Amino acid sequence: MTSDTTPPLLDLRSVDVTYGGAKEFTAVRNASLTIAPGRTVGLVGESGSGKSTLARCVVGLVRASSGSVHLDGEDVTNPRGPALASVRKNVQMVFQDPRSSLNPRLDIGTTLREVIAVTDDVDRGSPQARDTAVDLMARVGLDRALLNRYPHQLSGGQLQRVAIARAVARRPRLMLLDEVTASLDVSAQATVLNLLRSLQEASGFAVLLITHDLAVVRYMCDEMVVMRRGEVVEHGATGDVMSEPRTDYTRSLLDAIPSLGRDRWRSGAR
Ligand SMILES: Nc1ncnc2c1ncn2[C@@H]1O[C@H](COP(=O)(O)OP(=O)(O)OP(=O)(O)O)[C@@H](O)[C@H]1O
Repeated sequence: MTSDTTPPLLDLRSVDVTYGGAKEFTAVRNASLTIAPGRTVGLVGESGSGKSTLARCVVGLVRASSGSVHLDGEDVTNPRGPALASVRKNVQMVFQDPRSSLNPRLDIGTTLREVIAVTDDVDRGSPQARDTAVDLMARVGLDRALLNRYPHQLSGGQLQRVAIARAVARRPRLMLLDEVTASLDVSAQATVLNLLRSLQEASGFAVLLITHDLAVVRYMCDEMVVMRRGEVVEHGATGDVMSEPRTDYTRSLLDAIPSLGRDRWRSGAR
C-alpha cells in the first residue's frame, strides 16, 4: 500500500507520559512509533501497559512530558493553537463505550450535523448538512430513520457505528480506535470490523487499533506494536511478529489467542 520511502503520517519519538498526583507515575516511557499513511497498526499489551495513554497523547488529551509527536511532518507535541487545529482536523479517536462518548440529549442526526457543520463550514440545519448525514448513515450501514432517534434508543453496535460515522465525518487521516469492539457481541464485532475495513479502503485513513484481542489484530492489521509497562517492546509486520515474536512477553500474549480466532469474522456483514 505504501513504500518504505513514504514519510510517516504519525511519528512518535521517545515519548514519556507521566501522570501527576501524590505519586508520579510514568505510564509511557521512551516510546517511539511510526505509522505510514493508510496503514492499519494494532497496538496490544497487557492491561495497564500504556496503550490508551499513548493514543491519548497523540490527540492531546494527555501531555507528553518528554519526546515529540509529529503528524505529517508537523510538530504537534502537546498541541495548542495551529498544532491543535491540525490534530483535530487530521486525527479522530473512537472509544470503547459509545454511550459515554455520544451526547444523550442530542438525536443522532443532530450529533452528526454538528460535526458536519464544523468540517464542511455549513449551517447545521442546511440541506447540505442533512444530505451529508444521510450519506454517512448509508456509509456505516445504518437506516436513515435512526437519525431521529436518541442514543438510548440504539443498540451498542449501532451506537458504535454512529460514533465511527461521526469520526469519519471529519475526514481524518488517522483513526485511533480504543477497544471499539470490546463491548460488542461477536456479530456486532464483525459488522464494525468489516465496516472499518471498507471505510478505510474507500477513504484511505490510517488506523491505530488498540485491542486486547490478538485475533482482531490478525484479521485487521498490517503491522502490530506490543507495549509492556509503558515501553514499546516490539513493532513489525503482523505476520512476522506472530510467527516469530522477539520477546517472551509477546509469545505469552500470542499463546492466549483463542484457536477459533483466525476466521471468526470472515462471514460477518461487510
Ligand atoms: N488519569 C490517570 N492518572 C493516573 N494514572 C493513570 C491515569 N490513566 C491511566 N493511568 C495509569 O497509567 C497506566 C497505563 O494506563 P492505560 O490506560 O494507558 O493502559 P492500557 O494499556 O490502555 O490499559 P487497558 O488495556 O486496561 O485499557 C496504568 O497503570 C493506569 O493505572
